[in-house]
Amino acid sequence: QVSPVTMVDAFEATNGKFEGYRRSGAKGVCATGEFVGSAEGRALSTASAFSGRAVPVIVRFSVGGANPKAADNTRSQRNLALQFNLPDGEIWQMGNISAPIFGAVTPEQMLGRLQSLQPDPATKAPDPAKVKAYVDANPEVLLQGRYFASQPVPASFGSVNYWGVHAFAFVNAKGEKQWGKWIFEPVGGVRGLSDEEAKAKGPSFLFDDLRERVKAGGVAFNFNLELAQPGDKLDSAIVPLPEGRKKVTLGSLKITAVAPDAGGNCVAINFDPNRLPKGVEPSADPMLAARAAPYAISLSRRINEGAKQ
Ligand code: HEM
Repeated sequence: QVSPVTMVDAFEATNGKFEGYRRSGAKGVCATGEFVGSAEGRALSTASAFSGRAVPVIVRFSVGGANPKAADNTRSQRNLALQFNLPDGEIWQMGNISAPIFGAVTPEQMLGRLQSLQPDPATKAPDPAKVKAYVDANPEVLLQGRYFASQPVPASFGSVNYWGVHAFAFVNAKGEKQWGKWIFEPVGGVRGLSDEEAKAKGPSFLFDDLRERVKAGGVAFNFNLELAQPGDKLDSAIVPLPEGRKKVTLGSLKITAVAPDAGGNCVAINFDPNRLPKGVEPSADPMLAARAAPYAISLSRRINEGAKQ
């Protein structure tokens, strides 16, 4: 069991502490959207998100990491965090990433990796021997980085896939349970930049780009669910479902407006993926439950510091 305070302290010690910002996904922008569920969604789950009526969604796009000035023309993580404001005050939150897998299997492994990367006070850089020893003993922590290195720089926030990473169960009116892993896939298709194009964009192009695309009405995602079959691994954030699993579209999310600055409705939200609606249930993935407390701690620290976004 990792103490959530120890975890957030390790984020700060290793990734840097930027007062007022999220300890992860710091460089972000708030937006609004509208979700309309499909008949397939209704068949799988009683969640009111799939009723077919438009549901307002608070959206936050961000770049991975703790640095609010991180370059966004690099091969790194993009995030799509959502809060569905459902009827009767019910809320569904999630934080999806631009990789099918996470960088650790358990919170203990994540903490160990962060500690191995902590800068040595003397050199201000991680100790290469420590980093190597940890990776040798925990080779899974390299998988996500390899995935990002294999992908081009996303051409926009609206042209990359975002995975939920954990498995969730969808429960219908008959009480039938379908396990699956979800992906938000851009309706306009996935598009990456060549290395030259990425360089020419400069280190901060994604937010203005998003505003232009949303104004032109061009940013939308299909909320797709890959359906698990009996025997599929459902408790690991680093093992995707086997290739070729049937995929159904639960509905579509259209981005309708982008906030003029980084603040707005998103400031007080921590997009905790354990906050689920009736009709959707969590898996036993240890990384899922381990997100709740650190997100709350990060939220309270940044609010106390005078959060602007
Ligand atoms: C124990 C494991 C994890 C810890 C300790 C952790 C920690 C954090 C923290 C502290 C925040 C900022 C919360 C805030 O201030 O509002 C955050 C944001 C985020 N995390 Fe994690 N995280 C973990 C696992 C994951 C996993 C497995 C994913 C993959 C889906 C993920 C995706 C995200 C996303 C997308 C955001 C940004 C949300 C936003 O825009 O606010 N995290 N994480």
